[in-house]
Amino acid sequence: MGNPILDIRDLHVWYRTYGGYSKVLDGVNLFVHQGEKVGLVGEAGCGKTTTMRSVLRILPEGQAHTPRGQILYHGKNILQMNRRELHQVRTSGVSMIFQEPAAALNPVFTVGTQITDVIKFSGLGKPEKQKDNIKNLAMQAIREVYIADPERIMSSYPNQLSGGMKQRICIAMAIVTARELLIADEPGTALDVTIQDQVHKLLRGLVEKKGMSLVMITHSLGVAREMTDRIYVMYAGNIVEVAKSGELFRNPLHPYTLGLLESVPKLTGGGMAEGIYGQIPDYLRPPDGCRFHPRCPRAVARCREEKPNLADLGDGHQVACFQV
Ligand SMILES: Nc1ncnc2c1ncn2[C@@H]1O[C@H](COP(=O)(O)OP(=O)(O)OP(=O)(O)O)[C@@H](O)[C@H]1O
Ligand code: NI
Repeated sequence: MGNPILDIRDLHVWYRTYGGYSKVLDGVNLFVHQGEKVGLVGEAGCGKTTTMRSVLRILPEGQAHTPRGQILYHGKNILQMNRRELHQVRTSGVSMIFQEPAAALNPVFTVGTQITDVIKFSGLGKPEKQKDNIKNLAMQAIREVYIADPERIMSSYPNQLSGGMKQRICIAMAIVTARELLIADEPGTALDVTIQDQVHKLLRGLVEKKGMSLVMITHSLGVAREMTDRIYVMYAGNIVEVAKSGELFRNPLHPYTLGLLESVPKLTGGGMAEGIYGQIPDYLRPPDGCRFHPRCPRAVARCREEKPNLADLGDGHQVACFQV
């Protein structure tokens, strides 16, 4: 299958806080192959955004600390890249769509200005090439996200657009220059379910059409199954299970994955089935051993003392649990 384009190895990220270091990521391993669609799933606060922001090195400067780990992009460690190399990754390698489209768009500039800026910044529309060329690229990107009348949209300000429209513009901005890998951080969670579903379908279609790779961050296993080929389940800064999407649903093994599946809203019966009790640990003083043990129905003495590593069960299915 060749080497992965992105290979995150043993990534540790801590945040400096008043109470000391908040040890959020605790040895994350995650890779993405060319053209592969990968899901990163887990409940709020488990470290999904922290992991993927690390890839673009856009964690808050001065607050985030990376004591250990590597993020290999085509074999080169992003954490050690110089400005020029990083610029290259950000403008032609990897792009990210954020959870909140309103925050990603600047209210004082028109949509057209913002999209053409992305093109200019990437170096794709060189100044010596005419303005028309850049404008055409921008219009084409807007058409690709199925917005009719791109001329009008180009001259609109973000606050003149609906939430769904803004999210589409964010997608257009993320794909307007050719990229290899798109990171989508719960796009559409701020939108109502029907619109969210449309945004997801649009995103998947574009990624497939362009042969891009995708990392889809979501708290929903259901969304991950619809959107991705392979799913990483994350708990409290650790990957606890990885499998092909179908396999994960046929044969979920980690107690946390089982809990997540139980808390998927059931269509019949209404409401949520009982999920997992308790909450994500305090990252200032995370539990010893397996970070999930305080909430785990199967925990035994060993789980409180020793940290389980991901063990391979064949065909890429991996689980970090002594009880499996
Ligand atoms: N700048 C920061 N300083 C201190 N702690 C932070 C900072 N940013 C994030 N955290 C903490 O790191 C942990 C992981 O946050 P992160 O946003 O990566 O989780 P997430 O899985 O993306 O959650 P969500 O589903 O809510 O988006 C949380 O406990 C969060 O409070
Ligand atoms: Ni997040």
